Amino acid sequence: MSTPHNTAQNDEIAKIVLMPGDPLRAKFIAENYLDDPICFNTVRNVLGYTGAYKNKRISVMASGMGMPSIGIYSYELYKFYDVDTIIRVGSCGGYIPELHALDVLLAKSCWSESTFAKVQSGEGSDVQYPSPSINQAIKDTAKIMNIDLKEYRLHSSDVFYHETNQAQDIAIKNGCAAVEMESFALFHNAHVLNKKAACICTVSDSFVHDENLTSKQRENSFDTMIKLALETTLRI
Ligand SMILES: O=P(O)(O)O[C@H]1O[C@H](CO)[C@@H](O)[C@H]1O
Ligand SMILES: O=c1cc[nH]c(=O)[nH]1
Repeated sequence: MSTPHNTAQNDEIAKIVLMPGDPLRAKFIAENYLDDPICFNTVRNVLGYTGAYKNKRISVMASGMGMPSIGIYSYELYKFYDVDTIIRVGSCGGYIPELHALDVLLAKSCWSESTFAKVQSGEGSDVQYPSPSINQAIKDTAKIMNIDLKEYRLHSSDVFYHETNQAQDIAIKNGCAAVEMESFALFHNAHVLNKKAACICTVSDSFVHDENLTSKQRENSFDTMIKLALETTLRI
């Protein structure tokens, strides 16, 4: 089978998919961490690969940026390719002073002003949650690996560039420590399709400190998060 956005055949995608926003981060993960990666999708340059990590079959596919984009790719993976679990491996901007570049965060929930959930299913909640069993596996794995994994609520925003601080202030009032643009839609799709999802993010920049990773660093410097996600797949 194929979809308008994915040319993979059914058996070409593993049950667990790591999903960065950046297609070149997907390529980097496949080429540097998986054995025998095979590219299953190049449509729109949203690259997807399947290979093996320590003999476990794993796929990695980009989501593109924003909720409409991850909404499409995650829905197709769950619904048409029978994927069980998607772990987003993203970047995020730190709102709070405790967060610094390259810190690794686990989303314990995400808040959004987005209408994605309401429009997709009629469900109006502005907070979406990851799968508890996947979060627990990520936390257990981080402990074994001695990774200082920070757990926070994320802001999933529809907007990257703002004219005012209003959206950031509202997100902070709603308990968000950092901002990214996809986990709300991913968690919602997993929920309505009875599948599993989690989101790990590496801090790429700060709204408080003068810290800002380059595009290349956002592509290839997230080793701790990638290894954490891959080691977690061995436990689920
Ligand atoms: O680095 P990725 O995973 O794309 O994540 C973040 O980076 C993009 C914005 O630069 C958005 O997709 C945001 O969620
Ligand atoms: O500031 C940032 C950094 C990464 N992703 C975002 O959405 N915002």
